[in-house]
Amino acid sequence: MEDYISPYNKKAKCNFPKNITICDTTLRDGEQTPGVSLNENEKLDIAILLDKLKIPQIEAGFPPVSEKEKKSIKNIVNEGLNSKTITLSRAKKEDIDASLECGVDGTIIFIGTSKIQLGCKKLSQEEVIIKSMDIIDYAKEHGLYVGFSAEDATRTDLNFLKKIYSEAQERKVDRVHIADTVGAITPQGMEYLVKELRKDIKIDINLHCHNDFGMAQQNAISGLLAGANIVETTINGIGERAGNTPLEELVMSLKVLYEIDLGFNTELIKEISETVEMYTKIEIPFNKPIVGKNIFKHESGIHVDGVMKNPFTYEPFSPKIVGQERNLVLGKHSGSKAIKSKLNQFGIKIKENKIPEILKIVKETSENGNIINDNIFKEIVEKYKNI
Ligand SMILES: CC(=O)SCCNC(=O)CCNC(=O)[C@H](O)C(C)(C)COP(=O)(O)OP(=O)(O)OC[C@H]1O[C@@H](n2cnc3c(N)ncnc32)[C@H](O)[C@@H]1OP(=O)(O)O
Ligand SMILES: O=C(O)CCC(=O)C(=O)O
Repeated sequence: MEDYISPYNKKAKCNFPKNITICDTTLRDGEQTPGVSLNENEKLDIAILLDKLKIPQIEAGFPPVSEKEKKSIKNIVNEGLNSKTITLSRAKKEDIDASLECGVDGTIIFIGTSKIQLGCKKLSQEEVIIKSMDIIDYAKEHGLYVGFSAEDATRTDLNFLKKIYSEAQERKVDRVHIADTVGAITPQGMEYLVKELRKDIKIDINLHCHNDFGMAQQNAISGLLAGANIVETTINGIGERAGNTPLEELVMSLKVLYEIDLGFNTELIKEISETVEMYTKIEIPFNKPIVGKNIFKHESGIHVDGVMKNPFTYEPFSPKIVGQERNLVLGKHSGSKAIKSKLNQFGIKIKENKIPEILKIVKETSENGNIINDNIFKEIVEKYKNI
């Protein structure tokens, strides 16, 4: 792997924690994408694929949403997956009861802690502490794995944040969440915040990063380097507004760029990405890192020539690793090697001196706004076959 990535990565000191893990929230925050509503079967299919991928924790849903939501969560629990199942809960006993009814392993209790959230909910800092600690105790007494999420943590007063997380730690929560609810922190801000919190917080720290400024993945990596050890992700990065840290981008950046292999079956990534695309009807952008249709597609002649000689000239890792395939296409930017390769692919014999003419037609066809698929290419070369 290391020949294909920059040697300078290793020169930079990267002290990741040893126990990094992923909790995938495609079925909860991902489903909160406006317009998305996954049915029971769809949720189960996605959960099964996440399990096959070996994702350790699946946030299966938010039980108070509806009876159908509860049923979907129960179905996932009943499937007996290896992945642990968790839910989201408000600081309300009825939400904990709903999670218990679903039979999940754990729940994340969230409550707004920033000034803007407190003002909107008309709660003081003390009231928020009392309310959340009561519910944490209740959930723990009932045997749940419990996470405590300070919603809007990244815009919350640091002393208050330390106080509420410390209280939660004393109540024996299993982890605290730094929720960057509106994607308002920078990677440097995240580093500072995690380091500050690590002075007091010794349990797992989970990062829930939103992508409003395209920083979700960087913020997650920065938080891990500063001492957090769990990241919440979604397939294709779906979720509220600009979405969450994309599972595929984080896992592959850790695996390829930082050489931290979390042991996932990454060759299933493309399949799960397409499944989520199909069920949510949220189309994957063609240039979406890792899973986009263009990620291993090459048209430019110099690139096609290079890739045919050695794929790593223009690819940082092999498409197979994520279940993708390499695709060489023809167009305005093609060169003669691409034409020859296509002719070889179809077993068509053409005289060498005709290649420049064919290339010229390919370029003109593309410049006239046409996609050159295999059939159009075969039509173009037809008349040269017997010359
Ligand atoms: C940052 C996040 O992603 S948080 C998760 C967001 N996800 C969702 O909202 C999931 C979909 N939501 C729903 O189906 C509905 O909103 C429900 C079923 C959860 C609640 O519906 P309703 O009871 O009708 O309440 P509604 O949505 O109108 O308002 C939210 C209520 O929850 C309260 N609330 C919000 N967060 C919390 C919390 N962490 N703990 C306790 N109460 C909370 C609000 O103050 C408000 O209460 P109010 O009615 O006393 O003013
Ligand atoms: O931290 C979490 O897992 C829940 C909070 C959340 O979804 C958010 O603040 O965006």
